[in-house]
Amino acid sequence: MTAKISIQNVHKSFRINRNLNHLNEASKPMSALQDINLDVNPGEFMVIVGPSGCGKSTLLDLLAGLTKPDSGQILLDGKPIKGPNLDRGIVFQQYALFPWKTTLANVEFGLEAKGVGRKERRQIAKEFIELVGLTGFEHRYPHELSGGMRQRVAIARSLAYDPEVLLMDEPFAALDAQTRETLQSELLRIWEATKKTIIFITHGIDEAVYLGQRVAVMTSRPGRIKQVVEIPFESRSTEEDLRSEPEFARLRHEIWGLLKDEVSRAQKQEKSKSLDGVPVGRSSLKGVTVDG
Ligand SMILES: Nc1ncnc2c1ncn2[C@@H]1O[C@H](COP(=O)(O)OP(=O)(O)OP(=O)(O)O)[C@@H](O)[C@H]1O
Repeated sequence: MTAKISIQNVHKSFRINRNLNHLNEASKPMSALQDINLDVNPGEFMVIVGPSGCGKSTLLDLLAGLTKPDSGQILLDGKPIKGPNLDRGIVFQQYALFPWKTTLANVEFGLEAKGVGRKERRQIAKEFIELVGLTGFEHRYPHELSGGMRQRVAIARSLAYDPEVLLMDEPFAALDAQTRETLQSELLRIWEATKKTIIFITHGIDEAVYLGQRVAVMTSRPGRIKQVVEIPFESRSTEEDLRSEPEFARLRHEIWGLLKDEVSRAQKQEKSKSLDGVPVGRSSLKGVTVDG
């Protein structure tokens, strides 16, 4: 089978200015991702989990085409990713909705960019609003919606223009626990209905085991793929709660076993970075979360 996404020998580093004793040393490269290799199958739900600062968002930016690897390449359907494109939909942690547009207009946005005519646009947008359970809220503005509803709009907007792959960067991290669990099962239902390939980034081990068909565990910085764990649940949208099954606990334990040393190493790195006067950048001290 040809991979939908093939990440091949990807390296990425950043230049950082070390500011010691008020003297600017020459900027030094800091390796963020090292030799990343990962194939994602068509229609697969792949989760990437790793400690804070290990390069998860850097990897997602590369997949989105927002940045380029220093070496290696990422292929989508066998062709190198050269920049952002509507063949990839992205859902971020923060709701990237236009505050001045209604639900309908937000969902129509990507379709407009794709050149879909007005009538068809409206019809497709309504279908996806229904798919994410927001019928009746078409004319509301983002500030009139809850956090969970806004993420539903973001998901509908990304899916409406029919991307090949949906990239999700901690999309439920800012939501309360109950809303998060509801949206996790809704996402599985949507995934089964649309058969999209999904790459989902998270800190949460429970979220990873619940959502992923496979979970790629990353090391602390420089981020590498430590191991890819198969999650062999047959039906993921079952009404029974997977989380209470013994197999769920076993997998959660297995992933935590792979992650715990990486988390403590990442925390030490963060500490020495701030002592060195090096800005911590986008990452923070938040670790990996195990719910419950
Ligand atoms: N534009 C940038 N310039 C310099 N350093 C960067 C830049 N983006 C990321 N980094 C650094 O690269 C490393 C990886 O960052 P990244 O945000 O990808 O990690 P992460 O795993 O997504 O972290 P978190 O889980 O905390 O969001 C971090 O050390 C970060 O400080």
